Amino acid sequence: MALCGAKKDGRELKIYENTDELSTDLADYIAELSENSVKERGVFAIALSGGSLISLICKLCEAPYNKTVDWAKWYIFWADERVVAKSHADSNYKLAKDGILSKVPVIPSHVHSINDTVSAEKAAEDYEFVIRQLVRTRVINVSDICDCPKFDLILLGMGPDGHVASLFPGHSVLDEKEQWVTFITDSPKPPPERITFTLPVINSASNVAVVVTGGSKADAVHLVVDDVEPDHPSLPAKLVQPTKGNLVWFLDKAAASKLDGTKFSE
Ligand SMILES: O=C(O)[C@H](O)[C@@H](O)[C@H](O)[C@H](O)COP(=O)(O)O
Repeated sequence: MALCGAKKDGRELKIYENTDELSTDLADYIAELSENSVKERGVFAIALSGGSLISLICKLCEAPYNKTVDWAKWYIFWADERVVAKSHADSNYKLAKDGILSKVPVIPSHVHSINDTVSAEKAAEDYEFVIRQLVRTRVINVSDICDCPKFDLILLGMGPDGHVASLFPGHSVLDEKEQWVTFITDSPKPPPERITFTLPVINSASNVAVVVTGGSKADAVHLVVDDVEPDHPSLPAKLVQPTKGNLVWFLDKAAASKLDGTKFSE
């Protein structure tokens, strides 16, 4: 159970004693969104990130979720991907495949990983093309205020520098308004070449969850959530503000330790 479930500037904050409690609730949250989306639209379009997020959603492979989730209705995407071979240790696809996707009955053709045989620029272009086709057939819903895809859920991690997906502080791709998927070749976090959803796509989702654990992220969590130094160039995580969707931050106690006035009471 969350120690605290405060709402702040449109963000719901869920803070947990430890990562085990966080991942139990996170699995529940994802399973419930999947059920609602399958009921409403017949499918569930979810975008994953890399990093520690994957180990934090691994409970989905266990009972009851392995049996109760309607895995055949899942369509899986990546909010960002490192431009390396799918078999490479740095691949977010490989991370998710080894950690989850190979353990549950998802349909292989519903797993939309990037083209790993081309340049970062071409991989981003190809990925956007795939997403456009699936928006046309409404496997991915469409935003009612712009032409952006409306993913049922986008799961993000956050780095200690406040980056989300492969949107890094001060990078020009933060200003991208037209493209849905773009690329970078200068990621400060290795490997350097990546593709990433742009902010308009992230902010058009029905649900966005930012999952952050560990004391090394506590400063960034404080800067973003407590809205410190509003005139300071924005941290990417602060720019995650779904226009009409829901935003939930899942934090463990260590990541939440520098938040202003957080009372840890159940
Ligand atoms: O591919 C990536 O590198 C990511 O998608 C990235 O945005 C990640 O989610 C954060 O860097 C947090 O990673 P950790 O949770 O491992 O710190």
